[in-house]
Amino acid sequence: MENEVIIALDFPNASEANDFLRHFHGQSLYVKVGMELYYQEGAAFIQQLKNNGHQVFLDLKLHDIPNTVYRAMKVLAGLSVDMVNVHAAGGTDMMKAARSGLEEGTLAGQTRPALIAVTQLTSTSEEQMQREQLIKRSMEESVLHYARLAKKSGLDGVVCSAFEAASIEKATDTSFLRVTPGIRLDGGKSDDQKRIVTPSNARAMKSSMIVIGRPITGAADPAAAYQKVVTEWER
Ligand SMILES: O=c1ccn([C@@H]2O[C@H](COP(=O)(O)O)[C@@H](O)[C@H]2O)c(=O)[nH]1
Repeated sequence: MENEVIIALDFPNASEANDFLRHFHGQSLYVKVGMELYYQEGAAFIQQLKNNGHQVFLDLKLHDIPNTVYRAMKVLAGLSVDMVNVHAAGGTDMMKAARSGLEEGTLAGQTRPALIAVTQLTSTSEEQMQREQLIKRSMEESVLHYARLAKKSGLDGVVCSAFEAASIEKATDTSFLRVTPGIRLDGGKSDDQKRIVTPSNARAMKSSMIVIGRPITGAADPAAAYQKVVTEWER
């Protein structure tokens, strides 16, 4: 993977996303397309991003019965994106089905997209997890449990907060991805995120890739904000 800082393109349509991308003219980025933009623009926008040399994490967080996820992943594999994901809460049968679908749907001569599983959302606090999901364990135990299930199911990594990244690396291996959203520059607004970390702390805490949206997309100078994040991450 060339780029470890992933920019979340949380825009309502391609026009706004393209206005943002003009700040990075000529650069190959690693971008994340989520539900909002994908549901609005579909595969054509993914194709445009790939044609312009960007790496794409298609963040649709699939969570359904194994057969449905298998069939959906077969379709997503045909988009030749670099990474896709599911919710680990869907279970091991669902995660294995996701992987089979991706393998079968990957076009000849193309690399299978990396497949990762969301453990606990970075917008979830430990208190909320215990109260609403009735999980009477610590956040770290819950995330680690999901990471182990993902590894056992043949996935390439997980989405977690930086707080859990080191224990996941220890319980799996360095190549098992710890992709961490909830990234904020020092003193930045947390918005709806509950488990936030700066880029340099995420690196120290063993994240393998970071995902960051609003601190860059909402900045007066997005290219300068991105560069600040990359510099902190690489330090
Ligand atoms: O646990 C998760 C899983 C996914 N996300 C996504 O990452 C970005 C974060 O955006 P910010 O603006 O930097 O908060 C967003 O697209 C989420 O859907 C996450 O935050 N947490």
